[in-house]
Amino acid sequence: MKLLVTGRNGQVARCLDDCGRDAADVEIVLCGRPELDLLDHASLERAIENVRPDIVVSAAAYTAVDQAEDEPELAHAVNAEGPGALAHAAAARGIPIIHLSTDYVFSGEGDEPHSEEETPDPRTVYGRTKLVGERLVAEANPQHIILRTAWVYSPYGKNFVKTMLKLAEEQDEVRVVDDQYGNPTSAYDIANAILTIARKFDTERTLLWGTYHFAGNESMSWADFAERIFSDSAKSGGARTRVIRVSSDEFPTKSVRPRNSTLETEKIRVAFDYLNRRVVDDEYINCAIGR
Ligand SMILES: NC(=O)C1=CN([C@@H]2O[C@H](COP(=O)(O)OP(=O)(O)OC[C@H]3O[C@@H](n4cnc5c(N)ncnc54)[C@H](OP(=O)(O)O)[C@@H]3O)[C@@H](O)[C@H]2O)C=CC1
Ligand SMILES: Cc1cn([C@H]2C[C@H](O)[C@@H](COP(=O)(O)OP(=O)(O)O[C@H]3O[C@@H](C)C(=O)[C@@H](O)[C@H]3O)O2)c(=O)[nH]c1=O
Ligand SMILES: [Mg+2]
Repeated sequence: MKLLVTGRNGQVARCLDDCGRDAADVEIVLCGRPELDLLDHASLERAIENVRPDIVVSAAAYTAVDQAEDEPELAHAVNAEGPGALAHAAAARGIPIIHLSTDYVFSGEGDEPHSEEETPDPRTVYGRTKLVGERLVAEANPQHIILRTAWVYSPYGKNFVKTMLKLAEEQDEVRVVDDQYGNPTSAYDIANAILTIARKFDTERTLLWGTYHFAGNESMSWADFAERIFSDSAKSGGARTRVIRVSSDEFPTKSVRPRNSTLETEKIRVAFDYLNRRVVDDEYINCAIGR
């Protein structure tokens, strides 16, 4: 089966590409700028027409959370209008779409893990534009899976693991927020979840369409995650530094992140009999470090 994936350099896109190379039954076609630009809806049509995939994976997005506060129109065009048009182009050809979304669609209030039943209430430009994107994708294409994930890390692109390791090389200590909780998720686990969903569609020609949460199997604070990163890094002779735990108030950012970002992931386990995901083990961390 052939999957068209949007974005050429994204974390999830590149991990899917790696997984596809190892799988004889899967062909991954990454489509990115300039040929495929979410701001140019005709380019989305062309990409689908040229590739003729069995499934479209909508992984490209405007992911600079703080910067989005200053560029709400651009974030909306990339995260909402673009995926909506992509879903429409796929639907016109009877092709399903797997669209990636985020824990940041939730406000972060309350202490319970967020289930798919919960009404989202995003408080950031990034989160709001991603939520509109979910809606536009769902409205444009009945054959949709909205896959919400969180705190993605990988050997590719920008992510918290890489940021922490860079800071460890430069600083004797790093201040990290200890009051925002979520599930660090390897982009390889996401890639494998997407392939599981795609394979099920390939055999059954239908799926239980809708919204699913998929994330790493442990909830922790960013400070906890930083500690894990440094301890794994140190085990393989890499950089480590002291973590100073601070509150969100002590680490002000342009975009205020949810306090509780933990995702409940039972629905995908039941529907797809799949929940093979991990937190931050040596293998993934070392992989992200590049060792
Ligand atoms: N990163 C995270 O922690 C999380 C991500 N998600 C969601 O998962 C998905 C994948 O995230 P991730 O792999 O980390 O994303 P990345 O930030 O690693 O990559 C985003 C990709 O989007 C591409 N892109 C940006 N603007 C456009 C555009 N106008 N047209 C075409 N492509 C564009 C970028 O292209 P280029 O390489 O050319 O810049 C890049 O390849 C996204 O939908 C994201 O919202 C959900 C939860 C957490
Ligand atoms: C760099 C740094 C960040 N932080 C805090 C800021 C923030 O609250 C938290 C994470 O910061 P980051 O900027 O790395 O992560 P952020 O961009 O908020 O990550 C988010 O990206 C989008 C795309 C998503 O969809 C989310 O799931 C989530 O992964 O850590 C520190 O406390 N100390 C530091 O030195
Ligand atoms: Mg292959």
